[in-house]
Order: sequence, then structure tokens, then C-alpha cells
Amino acid sequence: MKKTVLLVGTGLIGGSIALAIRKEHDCFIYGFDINFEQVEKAVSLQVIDEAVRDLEEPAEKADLIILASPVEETKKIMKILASYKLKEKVIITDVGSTKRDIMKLANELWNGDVTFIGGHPMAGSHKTGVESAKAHLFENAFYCLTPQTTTPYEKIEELKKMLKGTNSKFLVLDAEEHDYITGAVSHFPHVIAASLVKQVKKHSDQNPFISMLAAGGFRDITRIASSSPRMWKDIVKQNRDNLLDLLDDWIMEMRNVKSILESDENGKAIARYFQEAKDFRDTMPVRAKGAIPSYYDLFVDIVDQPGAIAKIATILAENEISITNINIIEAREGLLGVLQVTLQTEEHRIKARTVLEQHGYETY
Ligand SMILES: NC(=O)C1=CN([C@@H]2O[C@H](COP(=O)(O)OP(=O)(O)OC[C@H]3O[C@@H](n4cnc5c(N)ncnc54)[C@H](O)[C@@H]3O)[C@@H](O)[C@H]2O)C=CC1
Ligand SMILES: O=C(O)C(=O)Cc1ccc(O)cc1
Repeated sequence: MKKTVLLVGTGLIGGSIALAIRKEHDCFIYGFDINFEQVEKAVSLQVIDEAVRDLEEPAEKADLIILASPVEETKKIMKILASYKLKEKVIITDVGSTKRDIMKLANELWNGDVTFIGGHPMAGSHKTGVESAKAHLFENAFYCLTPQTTTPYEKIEELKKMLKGTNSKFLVLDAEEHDYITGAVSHFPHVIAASLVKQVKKHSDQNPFISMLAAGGFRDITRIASSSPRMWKDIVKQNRDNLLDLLDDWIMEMRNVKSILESDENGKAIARYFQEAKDFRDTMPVRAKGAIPSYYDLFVDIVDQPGAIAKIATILAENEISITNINIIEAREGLLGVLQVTLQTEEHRIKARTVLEQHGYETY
């Protein structure tokens, strides 16, 4: 039977989930957003079927309600939903980056009558808005689920089935554990990325060349600092205690680095420090989406002249290799440039490397 879905928050993540659900299921999706322009855009992009200005009626018709707003807003919406007469069999889920506060509230609002299963697809982007939504955004990513202790197993399976089109890997976790883990691998790195950018900003006030030359590595590790401040303010608020512990740890780590630099005459200790970090990072599953997004990148040396990128794109297209993203790395100016080509799979990356090398390109 055709299911009725209500999506609250028709932005990047909500839109991507709606598209993934549509791929697998014949359903009718209502969309609600405090920014009505976003819902209208979602209708015109065929992400949802109908834009609504009021929550009550669609909420009471829904078999599945997905909350995809910033996490503090999600709590407000949950309280509103609790005052409605929802269907007995409804499943409510959310996509928030934090889970403890939301699950605590869910346990206060609902115990047994309505099923609330917390959710967090562990992939995304620094972009916002439904115009960036993609059905494959969560492909191969971990998708954490934090059910209530009272949630029957079948309900979890029912939600997984609805979310099958995300092609993600479901992981059932306790909300406390979830926030500790994501604090370390996602929320804290966000704080550090923002602080690195602030540090460079301070220096760039004194020397304008600093921002101009900030490229490559700096851009990589600070990309997430361009994410939505509105969204991150809520995440940090809900995971403050873990972040404060991590910050204490980090300050100790920086003191350690400082003392190594002060006393390391021949550079051996700092080389060991870098080696240890490299060894651990190299064991991390960077090819699987998760806290570290998976990008199948190939770097290609190109001569900086008109048509150089088009030539590479044509060779790849002729070999049926789709490009996810293409980027000129600005660090290398002059005759040679480096093209960063992001592909969809490891197989495509290997194939792209082979065909480009056959055409005389140097890749790495
Ligand atoms: N951006 C990312 O990479 C990821 C984000 N998340 C989580 O997904 C949620 C949504 O984030 P995005 O889609 O990235 O942001 P977004 O900014 O693209 O979308 C959020 C939408 O929620 C709407 N909204 C805000 N308050 C609302 C309210 N009270 N009622 C209805 N709609 C409201 C906004 O107008 C906006 O359209 C957040 O909770 C975030 O923690 C989870 C995984 C990845
Ligand atoms: O843009 C990126 O690389 C991200 O890491 C996106 C992201 C943001 C918030 C999450 O809760 C999960 C993933």
C-alpha cells in the first residue's frame, strides 16, 4: 500500500533522504519547512509531492515522519508532534548529528504508543539546501540508528526497509556512545577546522599573501569550516560535555607538540610524531564513507592551457567513467597544473588512471 511520509526540514539531508526513499518506494511525501521557499523548491525539484504550511494534518496521516532540521529545532518539533493524534503505527525518525538530547526527549514524550527511532546518516557536505540534495549522498556511509529500549525489532527493520534506497550501512548504537564517537571524529574536528581558519585570518590581517597562498592541505582540512554555522551551533550545544573533554585532551596534545618542538634538536622526535599519526591514519577506512568521507580521487598533471580539462573529461566520458567532481589545485601555478578528479568508485579510479596514462598523462 502507498505509504504517506512527512518530511520536516526540506534541506540538504531531508531532501536527500526523500529522494532515496522515492527510489525504492511508491509513497506520497509531504514537506514542511519554516522557510517556505525551500519547500516550494523541493516540490519543483520533485523531491517531495506537496508543500504544507501546517504540520498537524499531514502528521496525523503519516506512516513515517522524518525530522531533518537543526537539532535544537528538532526537539521543538518533537514536542509539537506529541500534541497530535498520530497514527498508532507511525515511525518517527530524525537525521540529527547528535542523539542524546533527542533520545532523552523521545523517551519523555513517547513510551510504546509511538515509535521514535533516532537516526544519523554519517555523510553529508558543507553545502546546505534542497538544491544540493542527492539520492546517493549516503551511499556506503554508516547510518546510525538509536532506537528506544522499548522499540520492537520489527520496527527497526521497517525503518531500514524504508531507508533502503540510501544504500547505507546501518549501525544500531546507544545514544550516549553515538555522541561520544561523533564528538571525537566529527564535532571536534569541526571546532578545530573553524579555529584553524580563525588563526589564519588573524595572520592574514597582517599579511595579505597568507590567504592567497593558503591552498592544498589547508583547504582540505578546513573545508568543513564552510558548513552551516546555524546547524553546528546546535550540534555543539548538545554535545558540549564531550567537546570540553576533547578540548582538554587537545590542549595537552598541543603542549606535547610544543615541548617536542622546543627540545627536538635533530628533528627525530617530530618525525616520529608525524610517523605515528600517518601510521594510524593509513589504517583508517578512508575508502568507506563515514566520518572521513570517501572520495575516489585521482590527481592528474595538466598543462595549463585552454581545453586541457575538456580533453581529460572527454577521455573519461569515452570510457564510460563518470566524474563526481573536478577541481584545479591552485597551489601549483605556472606551466603545470594539477587536476583533482573525483570518481564514483575505486574501479573507476583505477580505470581512469589506466586510460589517462595511455594518453600520456602523469597521474598519482
Ligand atoms: N549537513 C550535513 O552534512 C549533515 C547534517 N546532518 C543533520 O541534518 C540536519 C539538517 O541539516 P542540513 O540538511 O544539512 O541543513 P539544511 O540547512 O540544508 O536544511 C535544514 C532545513 O531545516 C529547516 N528548518 C529549520 N528549522 C525548522 C523548523 N523549526 N521547522 C521546519 N524546518 C526547519 C531549514 O529552513 C532548512 O531548510 C541537522 O540536524 C544536521 O545535524 C546529518 C548528517 C550530515
Ligand atoms: O562535509 C563533511 O565532510 C561532513 O563531515 C559532513 C557531515 C556533517 C555532519 C554530520 O553529522 C555528518 C557529516
